[in-house]
Amino acid sequence: MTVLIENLKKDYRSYVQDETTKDLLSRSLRYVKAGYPIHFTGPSGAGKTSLALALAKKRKKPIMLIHGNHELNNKDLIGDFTGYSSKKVVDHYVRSVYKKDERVTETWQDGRLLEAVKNGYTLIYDEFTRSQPTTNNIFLSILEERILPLYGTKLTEPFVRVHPDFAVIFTSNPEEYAGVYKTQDALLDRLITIFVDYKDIEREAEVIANNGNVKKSEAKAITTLVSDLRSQCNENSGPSLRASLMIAKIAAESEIPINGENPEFQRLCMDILGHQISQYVDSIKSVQTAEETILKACRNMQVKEE
Ligand SMILES: Nc1ncnc2c1ncn2[C@@H]1O[C@H](COP(=O)(O)OP(=O)(O)OP(=O)(O)O)[C@@H](O)[C@H]1O
Repeated sequence: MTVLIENLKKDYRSYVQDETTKDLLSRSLRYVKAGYPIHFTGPSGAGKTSLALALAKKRKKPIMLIHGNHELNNKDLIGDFTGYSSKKVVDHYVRSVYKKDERVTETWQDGRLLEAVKNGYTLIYDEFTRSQPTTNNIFLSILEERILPLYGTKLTEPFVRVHPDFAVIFTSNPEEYAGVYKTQDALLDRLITIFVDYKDIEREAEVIANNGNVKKSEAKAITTLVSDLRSQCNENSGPSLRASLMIAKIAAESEIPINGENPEFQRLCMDILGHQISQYVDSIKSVQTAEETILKACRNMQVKEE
């Protein structure tokens, strides 16, 4: 019974807060409370979205999440007319009188941004640079004049005032990432941008030990292996904490020993890390070379009991 409870606790994907993360969270909360929008930028898998969610939770207001996308447009953000509703009353109460009253009205559905702005939610705009810069222009007046212009809609009001409790947290990947647009300077100028880098081995191991169902010593061995391979890739790329979590969770679930000499563990690492490493290997036989690199890293791996 105790084991079951322990497992349940470990299965729960809790947010791990070490000293650096706590400090970052409290600084960010201070800026948000002062009315400034925060922007977390950094490599994929560094923990920006999790950090944004943890920060949003601290505000204790409803959270609205929007994902940046090339096709996101004003209709998604502000809202749109979704159809018609009609009402017809035929009055034949007095035999000689026939009265017909018919009304057709358009039905309006608020977009996510409008809903968040009107009600004072905390908006997380995840990977906002994946949306076209023209779509993001709407944030200029929200952040500066505190109004949401309703342009492009047939609504009678020209704008909506931003609720005093409304706050927004942006996240993005660096500009050199595929599928990312360059952000307009005017928008960047309105944000407090904080770079979120990969955590060091110890901090990553803390997350893996908490959420990956493995012992601390095993977690550290996995994060050391992944970070060693990451250092052989380009700057700000390569396998992230996500890959370490995958290795830990699958190994725990499938009862594969965390041991660099074990063929099943080696295969697992090659499957999870192979493709990413192969992209940075300078060789024609890139997949084969990547697998050899991973095998070598596995053999060097040490699980040191603490
Ligand atoms: N402090 C933490 N505690 C627990 N899990 C974490 C923590 N930081 C990151 N993670 C986990 O690491 C993984 C990657 O984190 P996240 O999705 O926040 O990264 P990201 O920087 O937003 O990545 P991307 O740019 O690819 O969207 C997730 O599975 C997340 O749950």
